[in-house]
Amino acid sequence: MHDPAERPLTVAIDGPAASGKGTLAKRLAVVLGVPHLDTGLLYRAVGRRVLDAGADPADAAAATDAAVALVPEDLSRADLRGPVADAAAAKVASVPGVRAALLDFQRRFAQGGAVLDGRDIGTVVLPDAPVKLFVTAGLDVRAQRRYQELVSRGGAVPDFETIRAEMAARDEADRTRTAAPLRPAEDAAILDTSDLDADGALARAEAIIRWKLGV
Ligand SMILES: Nc1ncnc2c1ncn2[C@@H]1O[C@H](COP(=O)(O)OP(=O)(O)OP(=O)(O)O)[C@@H](O)[C@H]1O
Ligand SMILES: Nc1ccn([C@@H]2O[C@H](COP(=O)(O)O)[C@@H](O)[C@H]2O)c(=O)n1
Repeated sequence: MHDPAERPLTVAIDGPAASGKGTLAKRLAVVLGVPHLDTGLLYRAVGRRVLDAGADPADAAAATDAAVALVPEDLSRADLRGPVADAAAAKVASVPGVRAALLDFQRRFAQGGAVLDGRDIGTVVLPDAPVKLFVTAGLDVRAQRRYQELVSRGGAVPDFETIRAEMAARDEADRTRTAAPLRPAEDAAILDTSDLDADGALARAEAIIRWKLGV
């Protein structure tokens, strides 16, 4: 669909938790022949660093220090998923110093073309990206996906209602924070995956990209 040797393509993907943006971003990156960055991992790793230091992820100074000290190896930690990491990530993400510390890395990653997914990619990180997608789905659908994901991983799984409530709370915090709140960029295409499987979402995204690029 796109020849990366001709022109590196940058795709900005945002959306709420478990909307399928990460799955889509990973697959689109393969199709487009560009690298993928799951920017949520950055916030998760910062949250973990703060917890390791015995501090509160809502403590702006501790969170900013952790973001400044972040190293690539932090992104490979095995404990970046799950309810504790979810909550810590959302707390550090509301700290402006944390967001500022992570901005350069994300922009440099995207320089030669890339797919980035997160909450503020189209609005703040890559406002000039030629393709912006806002991936969404109903809360029940998203909570059900996350529940199934946790069950298939094995181990202790919170009940569906707990997952749904925690997801709703995290979405609300992400939408209402002052620093880079979750919202679609004005020029983003909205992709609702409630009734689409991963293949359907990829096909719809490819169609949007063709239309945006006029190819
Ligand atoms: N279109 C889809 N239909 C059904 N399930 C999907 C779809 N896309 C992704 N999934 C599944 O839903 C779960 C959440 O998807 P994914 O991790 O891509 O979401 P996300 O938006 O990146 O979430 P988060 O922001 O919490 O990391 C995964 O188990 C994934 O396999
Ligand atoms: N660009 C981003 C990406 C993530 N966040 C915050 O991190 C939390 C975890 O993100 P996941 O995508 O891994 O679920 C998320 O709830 C946000 O608080 C962000 O602010 N900006």
